[in-house]
Amino acid sequence: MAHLAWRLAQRWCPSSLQVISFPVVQLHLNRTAMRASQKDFENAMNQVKLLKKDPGNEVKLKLYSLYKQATEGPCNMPKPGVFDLINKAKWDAWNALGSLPKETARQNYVDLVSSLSSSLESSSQVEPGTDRKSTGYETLMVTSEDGITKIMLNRPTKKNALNVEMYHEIMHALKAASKDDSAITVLTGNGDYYSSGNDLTNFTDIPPGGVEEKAKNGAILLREFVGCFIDFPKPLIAVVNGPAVGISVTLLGLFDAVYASDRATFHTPFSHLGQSPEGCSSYTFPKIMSPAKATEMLVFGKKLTAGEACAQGLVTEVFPDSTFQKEVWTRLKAFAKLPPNAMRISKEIIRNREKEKLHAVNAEECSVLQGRWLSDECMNAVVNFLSRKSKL
Ligand SMILES: CCCCC/C=C/CC(=O)SCCNC(=O)CCNC(=O)[C@H](O)C(C)(C)COP(=O)(O)OP(=O)(O)OC[C@H]1O[C@@H](n2cnc3c(N)ncnc32)[C@H](O)[C@@H]1OP(=O)(O)O
Repeated sequence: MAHLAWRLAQRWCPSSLQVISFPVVQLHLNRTAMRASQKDFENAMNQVKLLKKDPGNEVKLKLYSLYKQATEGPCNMPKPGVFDLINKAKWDAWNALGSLPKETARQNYVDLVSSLSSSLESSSQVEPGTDRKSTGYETLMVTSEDGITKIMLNRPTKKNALNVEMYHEIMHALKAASKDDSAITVLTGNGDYYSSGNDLTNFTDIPPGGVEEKAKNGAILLREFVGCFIDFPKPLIAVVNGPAVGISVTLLGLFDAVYASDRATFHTPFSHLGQSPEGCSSYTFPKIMSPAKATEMLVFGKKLTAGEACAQGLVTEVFPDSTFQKEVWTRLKAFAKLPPNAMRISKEIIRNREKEKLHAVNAEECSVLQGRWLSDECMNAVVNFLSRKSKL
C-alpha cells in the first residue's frame, strides 16, 4: 500500500511529498474525543507540523488512521471506489484499525509522533554527517541513523547507574524505537562503564507509606521495565563498552546479540547486596550457561571477564577495546541494511514461544525482590555503600 501511495504521489502531485499531507492529520480535530491525554495529543499534533523531513507515505497513512480513530472512532466512511486510489489507501489504513479504542489510538499517535521526533529531528539543528539526536531525555542520548536507533545510557559520572528517571526514560525510548523506522536498536553506555546497575540511592527516597510502599513501587517499576525488554519486537543489541553490574548484566539474556569490549566485565553481586536475581536471569542464565555457571554468577557473585562471558554464551563476541567501536558499528550498520520485516519476523519466531514464560519469571523475580529490599541484609548493604564503607 505504501508503495502504491508513493507511486501515485510521484505521478499526480506537483510536490510529491504532499500526497498525504500533514494538515490532513491536523485539521479534523474532534474536541469531544479528547479526554485524559488531550494535552499530549495536541502537543503531538503540533510536533507533526514541526517535522522538517518527510516521514514517508506509510508513516503518514499510520498517522492519518490513528488520528481518525482517536477522534472519530472506527472507520465510518463509505469505501471509496476502486479507482480513487489515494482515498482508498487512507480508508484501508483507517479501516484496518478495526475497533481499536479511541484512547489507545490517541496514545499510539502520541508514541508514533514521539518516535518520529527522535528519528527525524529537525535537520537544521544537525551538522551534516552527524547523528540525529533526540531531545527531552535527561539520562539518555538517543540517536537514529543508518537504520539504527542507539539508546546510550548517559550518566557517565555515576557510571551509568540506573536511577528511577532512567528506568522510565529507557522504557520510553524502547517504546519509541519499537515503532520508529529503524531496523535494529542498540543499547550502550557513555563513558568508561556500560552501567553500574541499579542506582543505590533509589533506595533512599522513602515515600509517606514507608519502606513497604517503596519496595512495592520498586517491584511494579521493575516488572514493567523488564517487560519492555521481553516484548521488544526488533533485534535488540547490547554494545557493552565497559564494566557491567547488576541489572545491566541480567538483562543481557533478553538481548538478541551482545558485543563486548575486552575491557568489559560482568558482575551480579546479588548475595553481597542481600538481593536476588532479576531481569529474568534466574531463567535465562541457567539456559544460556548451565545451572552451575549461573549459580557462580547469580548466587556467589563471580565476576566474569568478557572472554569468560563469551565462552559461557552470555556475550556473542569480544573485540579489542582499541577497535571496539569501529568494528562493532561497521557490523551493525551492515545488519541494519537487511530487510527489517524479515528480521522482525525471525526474531518473533525465535523468541515468541518463550514470552509467556519470561513474563511469569519476571513477575516472580520482582515479587521475591520486593521482600529482599525489606531485609536487613539488603538495607545494610545499601547503607554501607552510601556511607562509603563498601564498594564492589
Ligand atoms: C526500580 C528498582 C529496580 C531495582 C533493580 C535491581 C537491580 C540490582 C542491581 O543492579 S545490583 C547492582 C547495584 N550496583 C552496585 O552495587 C554498584 C555500586 N557501585 C560501586 O561499587 C562502584 O561505584 C563501582 C565499582 C561501580 C565503580 O567504582 P569506582 O571507584 O570506579 O567509581 P566510584 O565508586 O567513585 O563511582 C563514581 C560515582 O558514581 C556513583 N555510583 C556508581 N555506581 C553507583 C550505583 N550503582 N548507585 C549509586 N551511585 C553509584 C558513586 O557513588 C560515585 O559518585 P560520587 O562521585 O558522587 O561519589
